[in-house]
Amino acid sequence: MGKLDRKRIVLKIGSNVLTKGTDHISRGKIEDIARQIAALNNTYEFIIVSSGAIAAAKQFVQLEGKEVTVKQALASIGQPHLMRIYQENFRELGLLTSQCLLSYSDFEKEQAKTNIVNTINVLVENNYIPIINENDTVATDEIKFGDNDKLAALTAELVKADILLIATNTDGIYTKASIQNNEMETITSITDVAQLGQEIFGSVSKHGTGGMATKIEAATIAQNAGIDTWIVNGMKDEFIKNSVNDDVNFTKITTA
Ligand SMILES: Nc1ncnc2c1ncn2[C@@H]1O[C@H](COP(=O)(O)OP(=O)(O)O)[C@@H](O)[C@H]1O
Ligand SMILES: N[C@@H](CCC(=O)OP(=O)(O)O)C(=O)O
Repeated sequence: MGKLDRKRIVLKIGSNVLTKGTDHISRGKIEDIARQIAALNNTYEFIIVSSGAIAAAKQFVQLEGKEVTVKQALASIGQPHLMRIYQENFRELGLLTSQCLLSYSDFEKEQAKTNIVNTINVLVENNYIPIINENDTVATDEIKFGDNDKLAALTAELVKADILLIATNTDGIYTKASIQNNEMETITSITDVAQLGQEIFGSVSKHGTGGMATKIEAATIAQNAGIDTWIVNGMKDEFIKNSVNDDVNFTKITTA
């Protein structure tokens, strides 16, 4: 397969996956992601949407208070550390990385959208992997409501991705009944995204903010743009490779 035929994956990685549920960014997880991207590089091109700035900061500093402004300051402290960890681990495998900080309001302005897509395309053409996070200094949407799920979906739409792959800490979306019975059963494939809303059970995990609701919202945006969303367990090693090869249980939200 030639480079031009590669499928484009927007890969969203949340703080839970990046910390493997602990209090610090897991270099092992970032290495795992880098290894998989290096292995799949001929068939897929990757654009990453990564949370983890606040989690990275907490390794180095404790700031008083729980207000949004404190979280914004933490994100500002942690973002360069997060990018350093990505850069160090990806470089080891010959992968080049770059940083893009975006906010929702950017997706409402035609000129900004054109600038984003042009920049990302030049980066990808030159073998740089864009690593996107919300610009938490100017916007508080993700810190308050969300995980970067919706930002990832808007990015996937803008860059005409083939797949929006959301890495989380469950084997995709389970049926509500199976969670209640404690025998988790993954919904493997579904088109009716509205029906998924009824399967939400409980709220969020340790570092999470949006829970399954924001993932379903993201999948709706992606579906309307003709993009499949895969919700995959990023806590497990080789989760990208295994989902591409259909070797693990995960949820595929398909377009009609
Ligand atoms: N039907 C469901 N199937 C799986 N997880 C669900 C479901 N409903 C709610 N959840 C919750 O959503 C969480 C994942 O979202 P979140 O905590 O925001 O993590 P992330 O940081 O990966 O975005 C799960 O750990 C679980 O607590
Ligand atoms: N921009 C913030 C996002 C925080 C967030 O809640 O996202 P997530 O870890 O996806 O639930 C950060 O990088 O820490």
